[in-house]
Amino acid sequence: MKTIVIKCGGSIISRLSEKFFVSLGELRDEGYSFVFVHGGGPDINEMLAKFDVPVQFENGLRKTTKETLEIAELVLAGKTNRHLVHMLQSHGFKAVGLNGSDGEILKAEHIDQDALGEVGRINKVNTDLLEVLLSKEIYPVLTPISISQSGDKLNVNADTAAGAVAAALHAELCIFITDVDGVRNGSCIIEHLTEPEIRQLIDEGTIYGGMIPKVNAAIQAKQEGASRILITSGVSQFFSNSQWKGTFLGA
Ligand SMILES: Nc1ncnc2c1ncn2[C@@H]1O[C@H](COP(=O)(O)OP(=O)(O)O)[C@@H](O)[C@H]1O
Ligand SMILES: CC(=O)N[C@@H](CCC(=O)OP(=O)(O)O)C(=O)O
Repeated sequence: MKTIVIKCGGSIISRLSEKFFVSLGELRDEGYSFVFVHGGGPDINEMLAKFDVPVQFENGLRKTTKETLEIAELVLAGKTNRHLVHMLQSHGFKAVGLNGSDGEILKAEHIDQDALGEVGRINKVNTDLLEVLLSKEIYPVLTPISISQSGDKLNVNADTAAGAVAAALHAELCIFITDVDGVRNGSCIIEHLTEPEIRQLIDEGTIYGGMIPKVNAAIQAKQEGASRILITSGVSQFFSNSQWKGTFLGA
């Protein structure tokens, strides 16, 4: 099975272009299956503001109290997931939405409970359920909310979750769809990046904020089993006539 893991950033879901769905159709016709993992950072921020809960990030990761986690899950599973599944279905793709914790698909452990609260890193992806759905040409759409060994929910950055899913499935490609055309250095999009180059760009501050978990997830996915990684835009470019545009890791 040729699988592409597609991470849709919260910054982009409501703005996904028609070209994006046309490109997905072309890839499906070429024999690819898809697993989607989505974020929803802006939607979560909006809801936290409504509940007067402060928003705090550290290196692109949300500091997550139990209350923040409850609101994040409510938004991701109840709103963003529904929205993306509906958009896919409206464009003729069979899609099923799941919380990452459902069926223990995404298992995680705390990163640093004192510093970040209920934030996790994935330590296992249960691919069985994903593979059953894919074998029936149904595309799973996952939130990044994960479950710990002791049965607690954890907030996992969606880039990290997508990278872990891509590695576990040995995906041919993991695409991070975001609101920029790729990783920029000044006004230029960098077409290819290696791990040392990424480390340097983070150190010098060229890569910052939400791009940090994205490139770290990209490195990890590449190291742990995904063949190729692409960071690209869901608004303007994505893929057309077999021409990929954006920033690649790997050949
Ligand atoms: N070097 C960089 N190149 C491009 N974007 C960058 C870079 N460094 C930081 N960013 C920021 O990362 C953002 C994408 O991350 P994020 O907002 O978390 O998106 P998403 O919701 O798609 O995960 C861009 O909109 C941009 O503001
Ligand atoms: C721990 C952590 O930061 N979790 C993220 C999960 C959603 C996400 O990653 O959304 P984007 O892809 O839109 O950034 C959060 O709470 O915002």
